[in-house]
Amino acid sequence: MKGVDHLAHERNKTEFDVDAMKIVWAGSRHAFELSDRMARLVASDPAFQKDGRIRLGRKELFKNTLRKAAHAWKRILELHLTEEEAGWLRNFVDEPSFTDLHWGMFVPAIKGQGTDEQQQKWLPLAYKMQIIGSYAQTELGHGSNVQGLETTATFDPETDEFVIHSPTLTSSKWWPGGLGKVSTHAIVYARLITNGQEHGVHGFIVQLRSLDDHMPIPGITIGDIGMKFGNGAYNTMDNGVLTFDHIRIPRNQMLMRVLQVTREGKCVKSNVPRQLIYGTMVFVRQTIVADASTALARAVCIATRYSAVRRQFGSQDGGMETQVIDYKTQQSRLFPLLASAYAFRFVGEWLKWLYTDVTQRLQANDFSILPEAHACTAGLKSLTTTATADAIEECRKLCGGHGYLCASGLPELFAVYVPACTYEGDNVVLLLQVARFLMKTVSQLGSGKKPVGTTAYLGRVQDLLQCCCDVQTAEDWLKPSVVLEAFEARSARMCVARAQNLSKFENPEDGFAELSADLVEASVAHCQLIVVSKFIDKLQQDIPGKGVNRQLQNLCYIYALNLLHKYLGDFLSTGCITPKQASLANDQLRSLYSQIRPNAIALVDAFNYTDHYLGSVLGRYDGNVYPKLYEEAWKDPLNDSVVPDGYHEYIHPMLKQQLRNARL
Ligand SMILES: CCCCCCCCCCCCCCCCCCCCCCC/C=C/C(=O)SCCNC(=O)CCNC(=O)[C@H](O)C(C)(C)COP(=O)(O)OP(=O)(O)OC[C@H]1O[C@@H](n2cnc3c(N)ncnc32)[C@H](O)[C@@H]1OP(=O)(O)O
Ligand SMILES: Cc1cc2nc3c(=O)[nH]c(=O)nc-3n(C[C@H](O)[C@H](O)[C@H](O)COP(=O)(O)OP(=O)(O)OC[C@H]3O[C@@H](n4cnc5c(N)ncnc54)[C@H](O)[C@@H]3O)c2cc1C
Repeated sequence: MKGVDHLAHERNKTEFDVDAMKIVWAGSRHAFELSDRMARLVASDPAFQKDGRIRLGRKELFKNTLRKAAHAWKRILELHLTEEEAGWLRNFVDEPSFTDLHWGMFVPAIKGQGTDEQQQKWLPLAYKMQIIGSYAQTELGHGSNVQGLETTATFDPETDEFVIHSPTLTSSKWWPGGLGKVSTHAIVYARLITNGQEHGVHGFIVQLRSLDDHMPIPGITIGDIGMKFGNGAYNTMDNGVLTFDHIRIPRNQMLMRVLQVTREGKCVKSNVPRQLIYGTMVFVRQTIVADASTALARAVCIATRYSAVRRQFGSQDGGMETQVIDYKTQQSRLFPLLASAYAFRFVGEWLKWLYTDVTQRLQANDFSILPEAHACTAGLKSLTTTATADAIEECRKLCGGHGYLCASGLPELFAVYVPACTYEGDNVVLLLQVARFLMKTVSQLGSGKKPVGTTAYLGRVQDLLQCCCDVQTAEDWLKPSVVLEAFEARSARMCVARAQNLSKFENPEDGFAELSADLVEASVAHCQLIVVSKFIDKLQQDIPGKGVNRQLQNLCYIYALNLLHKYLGDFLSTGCITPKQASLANDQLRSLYSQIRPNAIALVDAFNYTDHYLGSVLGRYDGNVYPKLYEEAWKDPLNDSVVPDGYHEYIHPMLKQQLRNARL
């Protein structure tokens, strides 16, 4: 049987309506149609082809990205694409570029932190790309600790200007995307100083380059920070270094929604909380969660299709060998990742809803939900990006040796994805923020303050501390209430245990530092509970399509029971389940793998990824892996000549040398 026939055969086994699942995956029929249209538009445009990208040198690679960005912008204008359509287009072009920072951080920062006047002035320029913006927060010496930034913005009342200055080497801005070679402007985060007093870190709109000849404004030193991990990958982005030597900007270029500086240099606080200065990061963290499911689905799609094509062992009589997807070990590694892709999709959808809700409340001056929004975006960003980066690497291994070839698409996907664990907040630093939120919530339980939202279960902590799981058969693990209670009990017990340990310290900050590794574990448990509960919520919705709900149920239980198996120590040590019940969960998990198996190919087809987007010979829709892999090998520049460059200088003399030695 050929690879092509394998996948056709697999598709015949499908037990559910794939087209209906495509709509569930996309979020709505509208989103499906729109994303499908944009995917095809990009795939059919030769200007967006990606073949050979990994072989380009840095300069060529970067120029190629500039060309694609200009072409994308031209198409966006020609076709009058909406913001939503342009977002999908950017996704399928699949090349990090300065435009991400312009649209993803520069524009949102002005929207979130600028006054109405500032928005009116700057947004039209940014929307038309008459200026190109970056987000310059991180410095050479300070990234996670935003309050530790060193760049200064000192108000000069004589001229009604701020003087932006980099006082030390470590205060050099370092990392901002788009800054190195493209941006004309940036939101620069700096310590505000007026009348000799410091007022914390704020954002300032600073022009960096001339709009006529692109030369840096005098007093500004600017460039790229150098090659990053992997070929191609994130090297399409010009992450930059920037220093200021007493650069002057008008007073009205400080983003003043949170704090105003008057003509006299007086600081006037608005009713908006200081944390809104961090609002752009909350927005981007939310988008990163949705992107995690996209990247994970891509790796899983490649590994699943290839696992159905690849055969090893098991042929007794010269017949066909076993498809590797039929090995239980392959299933136990692959199917939880498939389930995670769906789980992250739904939690991403929910987080988008939460973010929209928070934005509306903020506009109505209701800031009560801000801590919850911060904890959810920080925690879920951390959980989903860590899991996705690990999963891409696991998918590479699931594809054996061929997974290590760039033609599999997995090395580049890993290289481009893995910094998501660091940017927009290091994942451990973010989990510590969640831990603070959880410990605060637990400490307030005694005062009668009822926890709400994702921590509402902590309001039932007494019950959860005592509850005993009543699973008696493997099938009992297929009840949403049973799974939810197990996850709630585990998380509640871990939080309470950490809070009790913290209370033993005289100084809570000392305790927090000492117990931080344990606290991070509690945060992970809490975030996993959120993902499980949002997946269960999804199952309660009326989902049309033959067999679709059944598949989602199977995936949901695979996601939850695999976590239970992986983190068994937590569940057993907090006493919410017994070893016997854990063993039953594992039995159920194996049964679920068997049920998913005939549907696996259709479940990845439901992602609706084009071959262009997947960029993988192993993950081709038609399964025609071997002929295409063979073809691909011959495209390598090393195969341009039969005898390689360097033969006459190095190989030939060596061979002759050996010959002489042999004669001696
Ligand atoms: C070629 C292709 C072309 C295509 C072209 C197409 C064009 C068109 C396209 C159109 C569509 C585009 C779509 C755009 C897509 C967007 C994609 C985006 C991609 C993004 C790329 C990423 C690049 C990376 C950027 C960055 O990394 S920016 C820098 C990020 N930095 C960080 O994250 C730093 C981390 N540190 C912190 O966040 C904080 O300092 C901290 C959380 C660690 C807190 O520190 P600290 O303890 O010091 O706390 P504070 O004293 O400051 O504050 C304490 C209290 O405040 C609360 N808190 C903290 N943070 C927040 C918050 N964010 N919100 C609310 N509250 C917050 C704390 O909890 C404390 O509260 P308490 O006092 O009650 O305890
Ligand atoms: C590809 C990429 C793109 C980026 N784009 C931008 C951009 O556009 N604009 C921008 O401003 N920045 C950008 N950044 C910077 C990014 O936001 C920071 O790198 C990130 O916030 C992490 O900060 P750091 O590098 O200072 O790490 P560090 O904080 O130095 O982390 C180093 C180690 O210390 C640990 N650590 C730090 N603090 C604590 C703590 N309190 N407790 C326990 N452990 C701790 C971390 O877990 C980590 O293991 C980008 C980074 C990358 C990699």
